[in-house]
Amino acid sequence: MGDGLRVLPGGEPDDGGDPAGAGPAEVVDGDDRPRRVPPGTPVTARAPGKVNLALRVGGLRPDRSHELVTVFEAVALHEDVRAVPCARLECAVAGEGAEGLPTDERNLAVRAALLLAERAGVPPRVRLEITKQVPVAGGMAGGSADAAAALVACDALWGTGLGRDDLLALGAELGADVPFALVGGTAVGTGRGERVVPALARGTRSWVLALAGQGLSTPAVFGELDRQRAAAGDGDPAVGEEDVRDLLVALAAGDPAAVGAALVNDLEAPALSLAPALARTLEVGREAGALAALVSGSGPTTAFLVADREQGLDVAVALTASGAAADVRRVHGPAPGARLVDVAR
Ligand SMILES: C[C@@](CO)(OP(=O)(O)O)[C@H](O)COP(=O)(O)OP(=O)(O)OC[C@H]1O[C@@H](n2ccc(N)nc2=O)[C@H](O)[C@@H]1O
Ligand SMILES: Nc1ncnc2c1ncn2[C@@H]1O[C@H](COP(=O)(O)OP(=O)(O)O)[C@@H](O)[C@H]1O
Repeated sequence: MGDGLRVLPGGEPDDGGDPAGAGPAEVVDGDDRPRRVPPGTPVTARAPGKVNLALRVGGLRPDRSHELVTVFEAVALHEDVRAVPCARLECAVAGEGAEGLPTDERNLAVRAALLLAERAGVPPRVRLEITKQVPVAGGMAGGSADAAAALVACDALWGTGLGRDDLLALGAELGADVPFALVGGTAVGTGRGERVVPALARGTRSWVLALAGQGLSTPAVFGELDRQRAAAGDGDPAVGEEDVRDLLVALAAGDPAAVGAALVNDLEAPALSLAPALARTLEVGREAGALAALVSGSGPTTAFLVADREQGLDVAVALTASGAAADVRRVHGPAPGARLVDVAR
């Protein structure tokens, strides 16, 4: 966690919310004492990026997305969205990959604010200031984290009185990964990935993330999986929670080696097909001693599970020195879902 920052408990599941227009958000000040922030006060919400510890992809659904079962882990690489009163809707983006990002309705945080305003029946008056740490189009759901943080921040700013379940439903409309960015932790996702249930996971895990120079398109990676399956003559597999059972057992036991052995990603082969250099990145990290390695979601970020700080340093140095990664981050998981934070200014 960064300097001068306090975590505020706005993100507890199912807080119910107050009646519309009467809902000060509860936050904690620098002495960890609860404090109520009335609507109209500038607020900052923070949401995590994620790694899929398991991602099993089934067939196409009528809505053209894929049925899947996944185990998400939120990691401490986060997005901050500050919501400031404004006469209209404005958006500014800074940080990792900010240059290429739209600040109009194509931005997921803007879409989240517009959707929340429409459903809550309030005018969409806010300036959203996004600070990114999660790589854009990296398979770590940074855009989804921005959407989740915008929902939480605007909900507090406008005092909409919507409850946690309402925000989760809005999140599912915005994208398959948005509900998980609200929930955080370690959780099982089913359906399109939008139905999220927390998993029993003991301990914390250390990750080295290898960032790629360029992003990968999520629809293109799913499309390549379909192409590969069709070429192999494979039908679409049925997927269910039994496909991630070994991983859930390992997480419940808090056994890093068993967790490493159970990591799996059906999007890894199509991601490697579209970005072949990632095969070497995985190899370099494995050779440097990582317990396990996989492509994060649709890629191209690769994630290396490491036993401790020393192993993490070895893997990070090997990835950087070999040129197999454009950049590296060392993070831990699980991290909390979208919540208000008090940034000292
Ligand atoms: C693959 C995953 C793994 O967690 O995330 P990323 O690795 O990209 O972050 C997710 O399934 C992505 O979630 P998200 O990026 O929110 O997806 P959406 O915005 O809802 O959909 C973007 C596109 O991804 C494809 N898609 C997404 C979810 C799903 N269950 N099946 C799909 O086929 C569709 O082509 C869809 O048009
Ligand atoms: N706030 C945002 N942050 C990142 N990407 C965004 C955002 N809003 C819209 N997008 C678009 O969504 C696409 C992928 O989003 P992102 O969540 O970064 O990657 P991924 O889906 O691989 O996890 C990007 O190509 C980008 O143009």
